[in-house]
Amino acid sequence: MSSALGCCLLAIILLYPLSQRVGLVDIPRGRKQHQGAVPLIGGLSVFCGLAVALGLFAPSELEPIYYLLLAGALVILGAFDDYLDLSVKLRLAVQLAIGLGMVFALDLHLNSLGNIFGLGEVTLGPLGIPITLIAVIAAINAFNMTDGIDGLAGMLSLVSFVVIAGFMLLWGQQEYALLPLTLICALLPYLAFNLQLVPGKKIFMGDAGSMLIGLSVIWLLLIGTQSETASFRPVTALWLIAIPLMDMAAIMLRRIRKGQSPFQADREHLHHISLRLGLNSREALTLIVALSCIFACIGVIGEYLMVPEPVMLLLFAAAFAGYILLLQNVWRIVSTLRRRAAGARK
Ligand SMILES: CC(=O)N[C@H]1[C@@H](OP(=O)(O)OP(=O)(O)OC/C=C(\C)CC/C=C(\C)CC/C=C(/C)CC/C=C(\C)CC/C=C(/C)CC/C=C(/C)CC/C=C(/C)CC/C=C(\C)CC/C=C(\C)CC/C=C(\C)CCC=C(C)C)O[C@H](CO)[C@@H](O)[C@@H]1O
Ligand SMILES: O=c1ccn([C@@H]2O[C@H](COP(=O)(O)O)[C@@H](O)[C@H]2O)c(=O)[nH]1
Repeated sequence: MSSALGCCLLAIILLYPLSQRVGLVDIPRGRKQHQGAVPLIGGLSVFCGLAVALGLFAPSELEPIYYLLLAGALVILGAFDDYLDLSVKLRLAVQLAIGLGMVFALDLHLNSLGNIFGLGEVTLGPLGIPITLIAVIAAINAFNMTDGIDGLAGMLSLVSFVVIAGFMLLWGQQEYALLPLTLICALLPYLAFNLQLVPGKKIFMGDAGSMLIGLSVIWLLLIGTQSETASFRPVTALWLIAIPLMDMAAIMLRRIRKGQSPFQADREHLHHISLRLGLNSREALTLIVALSCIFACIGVIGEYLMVPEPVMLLLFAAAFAGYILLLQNVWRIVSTLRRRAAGARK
């Protein structure tokens, strides 16, 4: 694991000057409202850390080669997208091919949703394959959409990886825990630069990085819930990625309702709304990561206390409905609160 951290750090140091020379930088324009040209090397560096650590040290039963090949293909796609802005169709086609690779090369797919409706175990049969492909594409893009303010995609995935590692270590999947632990170690140097704990050398993960973490999260959720030795229940997976999942589903619904394409980029995600509410980037990061920790804790408590799966699903659906209502009425709520605060001051 220390090799993941060391190699990611080394890759950042080596790629930083190179990225500026070849123009792999994010230049502010339109909805990109950061300062200066920022190197898009976070994803490439995290992948270097993973490749060295898993390639050299992962036991063969973890089949690291398949993960590294599929994740590597996605990182290459992301790097080209960061450089050239690829079409949505091409991106979705490659993501679909990667999902097919997971299903057919590794037999890693959704088969059981657990006793999610309280009527016995729901098995998906042949439907499991298309649903897995949708879940893979959903997870990859959900994390991609969170990458809009410093630290957010990195911290949200860190929350998921920490909880998944905990489940695996505590509940019978110790041999798999190396994967989330390595991801955590590879993310730390990236976060230090992204959050400017290393002054003057800010980097972004780019689409290469955000898609890599989306793929890694769904990979681990499938291992954690669908293997013979599963360490947590499928419904708990929803709580571990609640914020990216809800933000993506809610924004797609809002775009469709407004008659727009659900794939059209904008500045209406939770982090953008938080900024418009007057929070600065760090405050928005803290608020959203805190929310994500609360959702993850609900998942952990539900798992620990073995709260029945239909209850956990209903609670998740209620949280999602609450999230949509809150976002729909956020300006009304804020202006009422501001009016009351002004009235109280008079
Ligand atoms: C476009 C955009 O927004 N851009 C952003 C972005 O800009 P950037 O520049 O980076 O990117 P681009 O603009 O260039 O655009 C890139 C985009 C594209 C290439 C295309 C865009 C693609 C999408 C929008 C993807 C969407 C495609 C889909 C196929 C997703 C649709 C599906 C869903 C929303 C539903 C979810 C699907 C599931 C199958 C559910 C489970 C999913 C998982 C991932 C769970 C994982 C695994 C398990 C083991 C769990 C098992 C599952 C269960 C137990 C649950 C079973 C479910 C049920 C029984 C049903 C009941 C469910 C409920 C009650 C809950 C339902 C609630 C929810 C789903 C929430 O970034 C910029 C910066 O931010 C930004 O500006 C820009 O706008
Ligand atoms: O760590 C980060 C990551 C991203 N941003 C800002 O968000 C946009 C996202 O760009 P996409 O091309 O839509 O992915 C990026 O240009 C930055 O302006 C950030 O500030 N910090």
